[in-house]
Amino acid sequence: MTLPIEPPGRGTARASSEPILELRNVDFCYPAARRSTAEVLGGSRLNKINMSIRRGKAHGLIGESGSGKSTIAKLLLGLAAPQAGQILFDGELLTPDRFAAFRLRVQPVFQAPLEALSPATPIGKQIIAPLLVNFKMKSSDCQARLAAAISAVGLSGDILGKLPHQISGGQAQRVNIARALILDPEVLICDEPVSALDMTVQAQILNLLLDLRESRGLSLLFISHDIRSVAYLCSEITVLKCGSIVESGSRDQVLLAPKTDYMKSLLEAVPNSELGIKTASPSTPRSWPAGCRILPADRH
Ligand SMILES: Nc1ncnc2c1ncn2[C@@H]1O[C@H](COP(=O)(O)OP(=O)(O)OP(=O)(O)O)[C@@H](O)[C@H]1O
Repeated sequence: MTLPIEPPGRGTARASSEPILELRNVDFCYPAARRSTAEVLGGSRLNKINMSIRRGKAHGLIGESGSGKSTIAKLLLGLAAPQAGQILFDGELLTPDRFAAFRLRVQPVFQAPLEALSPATPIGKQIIAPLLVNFKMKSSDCQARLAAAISAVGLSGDILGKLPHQISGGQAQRVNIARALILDPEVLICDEPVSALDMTVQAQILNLLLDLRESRGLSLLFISHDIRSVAYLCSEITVLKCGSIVESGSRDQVLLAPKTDYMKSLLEAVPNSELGIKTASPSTPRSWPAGCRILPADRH
C-alpha cells in the first residue's frame, strides 16, 4: 500500500554520503535572550552553526546541558527559524513551498516516551494519527502500514488497543518510533531518545535505531549526553559548547584525537573500551547490558 500523496523527490536515487539536512552559518537566538545582555545569553544563542547530516548515516550531537542541542533539533524540525544562515534539505534551500514535504520526511523522536503520547488514546490510533491528519486517510486504509510499522519496531499487535499507562517506557519509545516511521520519513531527529530509559532498554532502542538505519537507509540525528551511545551509533559527531561548535568530524577523529580541552574533559570519564573503539572482535562493553553490541566499523 502506498501513501495517497507521494512526497516530492521520494524514490530519487541519491548517493548515501550526500548531506540530506544541512545547517550553513546558522545563527539563532531565543526572543527573551535577544533582550538580555551578552553575559546572560550563554547557550541561548547559536553561533555560526555548520553541520551536515548525511544520507543513511547517524550523526551524533553532544555537549553539556544548555549548550543548544535541542535548539538545533528544533531548527532541523522547522519548529524554529534561524535569524541568519541557511537550512538545506536534500540539497535545496528550505523555503516555505518545500516545507510541507520536508515536515513529512523529517520526523522527531523525543526524550520522554510516555509524555509524548496522549494518555487517553489507544496506541494503534496514535500510531496512525499522522496518516489521518496529513493524508486524510480512513483508519481502515491504514492497517497495512500500521502492521508494518509495529513490526519494524518489534512490537506485537496486542499493544494497539492499550493505553499509554498500560505499557512500559521502552514499549512507549517503540510506539513513538513507529508513529514516526508510519510516514516513511528519511530522517529521524532523535533528541535524547534513550536517556529516560533504563540501561537494558537503552541498549534495545539503540539497536533498533541501528537496525532501522541499516534496513531503511534512514538518516539520524542522535542527541545525547552519553558519549558511549553516540560512539555506538554514530559515524560523525558534532560537539557543542555554549551555542558554538567546538569539534566536528568522524567518530574516530572526535573521540580518538580530540582537539579541545573541552572534548578531552568529556572523554576523561569514559574509557576507550566503553566507546567500542579499536575493538578487534565484537564483544560487549564492560558496563553495558547483554544484547548491546559493539559496533563494527563497517556498520557505520
Ligand atoms: N523557548 C526558549 N526560550 C528561551 N530560551 C530557551 C528556550 N529553550 C531553550 N532556551 C535556552 O537556550 C539554551 C539552549 O537550550 P537547549 O534546550 O537547546 O540546550 P540543550 O543542549 O539541549 O540542553 P539539555 O541537554 O539540558 O537538554 C539554554 O540556555 C536554554 O535555557
